[in-house]
Amino acid sequence: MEGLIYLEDGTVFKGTGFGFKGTAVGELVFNTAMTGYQKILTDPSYKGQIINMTYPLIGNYGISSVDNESEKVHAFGVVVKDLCDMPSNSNSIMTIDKWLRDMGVPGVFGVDTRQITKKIRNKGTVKCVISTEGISISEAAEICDRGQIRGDWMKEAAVKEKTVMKSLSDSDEKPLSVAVIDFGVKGNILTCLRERNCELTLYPYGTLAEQILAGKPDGIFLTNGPGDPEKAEEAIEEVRHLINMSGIPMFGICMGHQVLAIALGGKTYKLKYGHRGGNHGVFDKNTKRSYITSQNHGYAVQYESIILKGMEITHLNLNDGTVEGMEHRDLPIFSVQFHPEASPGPNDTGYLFDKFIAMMKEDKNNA
Ligand SMILES: NC(=O)CC[C@H](N)C(=O)O
Repeated sequence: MEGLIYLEDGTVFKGTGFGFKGTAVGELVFNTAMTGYQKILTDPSYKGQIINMTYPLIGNYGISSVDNESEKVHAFGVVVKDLCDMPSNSNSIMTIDKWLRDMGVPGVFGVDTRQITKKIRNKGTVKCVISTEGISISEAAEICDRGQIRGDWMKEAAVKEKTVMKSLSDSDEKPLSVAVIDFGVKGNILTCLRERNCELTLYPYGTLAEQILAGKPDGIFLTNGPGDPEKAEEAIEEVRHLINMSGIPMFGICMGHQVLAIALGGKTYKLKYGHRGGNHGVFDKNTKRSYITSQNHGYAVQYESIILKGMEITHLNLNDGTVEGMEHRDLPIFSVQFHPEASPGPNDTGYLFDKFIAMMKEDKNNA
């Protein structure tokens, strides 16, 4: 199959198509993780995006039945340098080519992914067309022109119905009950909470604060998710009510962190090309330690906008100084921009889930 990448500024990359025979429009971003392509492609936060992988060999350990972050591939396309069609891994059940064909997602290999990355670094993320069905450059230009980059994907990525998930712990203690405000959660976030003896209730996008509090949760968790946090207006409103009404512990990751910031009166902005990969250095001001973190975000919380709203900045990105975490000075509320659940990436910041558990226990004891 022919493989075509067309950028909105007219730049064309020709390679070979794999996966699904089709055409998609999305925002072209790059991910620097050296492993974890299956987890990345099934992370719902990539909905609407075409991922250019900087690691040059993709597909070499195949696709397994245990490495999914959700049930489907959310990215709209994937661009790789060398594609491996003969995976070596005892867990592998199929090649990435077959998987993407089944999942309806086009891929292109054999293009200069370094050049694409440099382009994004210089110009910022761009609108792009990926095609494996032999369309012409002028057709691609037209499709690109017509294509819309949406910001409200979180409304579609969240669960459609209230969903309860049992604790996975064999502890004798009664599980903590956590209300999960869903924006398109990664599976391993849920596992990290369930393994720490939490019973979860996932709520669809826009569920009213009253309904969530009627379930008498011990804590509220705000998930990751795709799109522009400012487009999550309904959820921001309900989170604002939850902060004012409940006083119970809250923890947010990525989109959850951004929504929390806006609900508190802060602002977010779009980064030039975002942070996506498995080795982003973050400084924790509380522990005075640096951690290597897994990241996937295109927006960030504006520093000045949030310190005036009762929040303390707890984490900073070591590459560009952007806000990576915050904590309320008086209320049991904290959040991080990076991914303590890893998947893929280092597990070094898993202690943040323990912190949330400790907060909920303390709050319960004081009640
Ligand atoms: N992983 C996420 O939750 C990403 C949040 C948001 N969509 C962003 O790109 O910044």
